[in-house]
Amino acid sequence: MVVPSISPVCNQTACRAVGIPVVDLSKPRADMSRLIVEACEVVGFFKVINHGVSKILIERMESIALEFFSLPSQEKEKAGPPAPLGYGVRNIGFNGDVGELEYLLLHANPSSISHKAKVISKEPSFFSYVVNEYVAAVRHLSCEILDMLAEGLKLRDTNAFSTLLRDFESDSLLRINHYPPWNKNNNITKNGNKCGGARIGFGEHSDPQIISVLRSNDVEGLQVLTSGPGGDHVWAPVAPDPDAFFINIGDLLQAMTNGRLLSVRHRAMANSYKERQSIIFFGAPPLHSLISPLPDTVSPANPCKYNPFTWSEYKKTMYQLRLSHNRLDLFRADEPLEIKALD
Ligand SMILES: C=C1C[C@]23C[C@@]1(O)CC[C@H]2[C@@]12CC[C@H](O)[C@@](C)(C(=O)O1)[C@H]2[C@@H]3C(=O)O
Ligand SMILES: O=C(O)CCC(=O)C(=O)O
Ligand SMILES: [Fe+2]
Repeated sequence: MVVPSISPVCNQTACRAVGIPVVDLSKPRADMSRLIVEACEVVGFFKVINHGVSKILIERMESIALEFFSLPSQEKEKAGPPAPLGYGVRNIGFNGDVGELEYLLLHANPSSISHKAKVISKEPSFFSYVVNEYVAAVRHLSCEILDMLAEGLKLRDTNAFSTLLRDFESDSLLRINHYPPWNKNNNITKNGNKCGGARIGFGEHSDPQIISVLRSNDVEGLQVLTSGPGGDHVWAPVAPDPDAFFINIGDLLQAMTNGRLLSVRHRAMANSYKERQSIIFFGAPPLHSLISPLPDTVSPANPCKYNPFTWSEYKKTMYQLRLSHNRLDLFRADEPLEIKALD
């Protein structure tokens, strides 16, 4: 079931089409568990098809997001500045990162969504109904995947990860990114090659949470960092598929599995002539949750790689850092946390 998806080849040395694992959620559970573990160990990223999330719901979510971005700036700004939640243009985080995009960052909790809907939408009931339904569907999908992952890893508690996302106090987020089309007056090539340029939409980073579930329109842009045959790192463009979800492992899951699963570095380019829209659910634990490698993942041969930390402590650290920072390294058991890394 892991089949290579061939993406258009990038015209850059460090950018090469590679096979992205595909997991078909209509297949037998044991097979899926095995494939999910393999994908998360090797790439930290995979695509799911036959996911069961309603097409109508996805289309509604897509269109209310597009509608939001088509509003005049002063209307969008009613969502508040991204501090960290709200509406942002170009600026990402608090430490000088910029990208060619605008975005809306929401807490995934239903009451927070309903509250935001009242200030940013002319039809707040419909807005909160759709967004809450969408969040419920992708949270459920995330939990299913996390349970299969725990089964594949042979953990004693197969709900160890999903419990954190199902918790009433889960700190999960929903992010909607809108990348404007490449300005035709600034053509990079005449042959229509859309990968020739390097307009960064959302710079290189790993996602800090447990799991991320991304869905985009049919416009390319997402790239994941993979290891090439010689151990070199190459950016692999991910062919867009509006009917699928793309899953990536976050830093917390890398820590909880003692480094066995990979929190993949990724980025989004904004080189297309068409506008790109992506919607990402970031599944996170409650703020007070203590994160540390699960006992099942630690052994004398594989000693504990990370010091325990709460999600709240991790967030505090990450907000002091640039987007591209490898923040999980600060919590490695073999290296004391050094504030110089915050430079
Ligand atoms: C520069 C930053 C933006 C970010 C917080 C951070 O300080 C470092 C992590 C960034 C990131 C990446 C994944 C998600 O898009 C995000 C919402 C998250 O949780 O971590 C963003 C943060 C953000 O945009 O606020
Ligand atoms: O918009 C995309 O395709 C990726 C964005 C992303 O990685 C993020 O928002 O964390
Ligand atoms: Fe990301």
